[in-house]
Amino acid sequence: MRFTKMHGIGNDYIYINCMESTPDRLPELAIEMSDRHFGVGGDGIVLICPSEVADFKMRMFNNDGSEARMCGNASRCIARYVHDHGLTDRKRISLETLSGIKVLSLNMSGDGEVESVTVDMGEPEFRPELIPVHTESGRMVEEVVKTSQGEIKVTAVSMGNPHGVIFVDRIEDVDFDVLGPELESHAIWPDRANIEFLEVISRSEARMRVWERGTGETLACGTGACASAVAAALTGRCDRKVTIHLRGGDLAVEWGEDGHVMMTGGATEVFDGIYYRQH
Ligand SMILES: N[C@H](CCC[C@H](N)C(=O)O)C(=O)O
Repeated sequence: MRFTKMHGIGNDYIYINCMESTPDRLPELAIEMSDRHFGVGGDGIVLICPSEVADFKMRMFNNDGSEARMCGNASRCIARYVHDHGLTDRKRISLETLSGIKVLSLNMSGDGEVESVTVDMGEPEFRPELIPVHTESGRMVEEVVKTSQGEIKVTAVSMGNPHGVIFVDRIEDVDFDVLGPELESHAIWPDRANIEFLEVISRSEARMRVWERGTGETLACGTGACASAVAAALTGRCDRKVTIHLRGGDLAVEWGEDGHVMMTGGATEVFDGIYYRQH
């Protein structure tokens, strides 16, 4: 099975061109291929499929085999892939996802190379029943959640997938390896959640460390950066246009006056290969 290894600022997935056919048993394939010793190695797999309602369709599986409704970094990588592999000559590409159609814009350099990709991530969702999150209030903004490390204030946002944003003074002081998995599977989340710890630097800058649902720590999370930027603006900590510094690089996020969140960042193709399925 041919595959292409790509990353969006360090959030590395295995991309499979499914324009002609799609493998079976996808959760098992995601687990097997993502293994960094017995497989290719990655945070998960991403399928590039035909669509009847958009230019292409994305399906994305975390490395625990769970399928996600949206993936920001993978959306940028798909835009680069379909351009560089000649699947389209468009510079604005529509992508069908489980959380609706997203519009990807290729930002080209002078010599015709893809320099970065801007994704219109759509509007954030705060209604608890649609995130989903269990809370008595109409919105979960800095609500106290009980954990083994004491009471933590969580802001819940969906960018097509669920996120819990926690504002911290210093990321270094967070007991990340305990709080990450504990909050990912906390009882407040019917479908688990991606957990972001955000250290605000200024009104236009913040640092983020992320524990992803179904994967654990990743070097970057596109939907998480958007959820964090929205939470920071919503709570008055940042302006609506911010740079998010992640362990794998930076993302530029703008929550526009039209309500749409625009995310811009890199997308890198690392290698192509042939995978011999183990099971
Ligand atoms: N773990 C996420 C999917 C990947 C999201 C992240 N890698 C991104 O770039 O948005 C979830 O289960 O909702």
